[in-house]
Amino acid sequence: MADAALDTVKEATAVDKAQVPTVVVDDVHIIYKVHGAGSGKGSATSALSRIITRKKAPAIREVHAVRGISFTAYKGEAVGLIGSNGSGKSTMLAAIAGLLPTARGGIYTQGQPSLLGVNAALMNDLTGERNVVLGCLAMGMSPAQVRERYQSIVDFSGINEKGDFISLPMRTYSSGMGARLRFSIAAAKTHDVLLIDEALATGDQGFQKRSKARINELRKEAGTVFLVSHDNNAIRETCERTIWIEHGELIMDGHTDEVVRRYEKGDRP
Ligand SMILES: Nc1ncnc2c1ncn2[C@@H]1O[C@H](COP(=O)(O)OP(=O)(O)OP(=O)(O)O)[C@@H](O)[C@H]1O
Repeated sequence: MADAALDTVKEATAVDKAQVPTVVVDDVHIIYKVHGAGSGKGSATSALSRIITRKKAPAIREVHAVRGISFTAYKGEAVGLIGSNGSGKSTMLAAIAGLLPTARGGIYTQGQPSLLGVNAALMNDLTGERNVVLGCLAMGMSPAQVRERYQSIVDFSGINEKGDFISLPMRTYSSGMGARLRFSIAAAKTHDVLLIDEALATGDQGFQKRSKARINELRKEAGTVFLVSHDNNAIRETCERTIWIEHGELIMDGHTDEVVRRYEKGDRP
């Protein structure tokens, strides 16, 4: 762990010994590199034609999505991430999950972070049933644990409320049904750090209520929960702490009520 990050951990521990840091984000910068952005030509044929004609490759453009963000999250916390479209919330979450490299700075996590996005990988051609089994095995459950939890996952998802949909391929599900199943699979396991990207917004009211309750349970059971959402009420009900990001920079980090109130008013500190 880098010295600066270790100092942050020590400082945090000194402030309150009961608080265990689970995620330390230390002056993080994330830059996407977009190839072929100059000409709009990025195909294999255009690459071949460039080799033959010895023309230069089109420019690479950079998008500086996260610009020097730092914070520490603790065990048992649910942290909301808010900000306007394109402000860098999903990028920040993917970086905490270890899916994106940092251009500068570092991210240190205790335990394994799991990213639960609406695009979390399940297989569309397989039935819901097969996806539950594969998803649970992929999260490290034993076959016996999968058998034991299978029914509660299906019940939680509510997929079978209107008929036997769990035995149909996932491609036949509505986007909300798919998102519900993804959430239900991921929420069946206790996570060290659970990262949720807009997953709550996709279900109907009944499911949203159940998922909020489950997030609260997950918080109590173990680690830290991060929630990215444009639904400020979901953030208010689920998170006691909120981080406001704009243009890749941290605008405010504090009590949810105060941060969301100022975000709604556009009242930047
Ligand atoms: N794969 C990518 N390649 C290049 N640029 C990207 C990529 N993904 C995101 N970006 C850019 O990074 C910036 C931050 O995007 P990000 O998706 O993190 O924002 P967000 O706050 O989650 O937005 P939203 O609320 O709309 O979901 C935007 O300018 C976006 O265009």
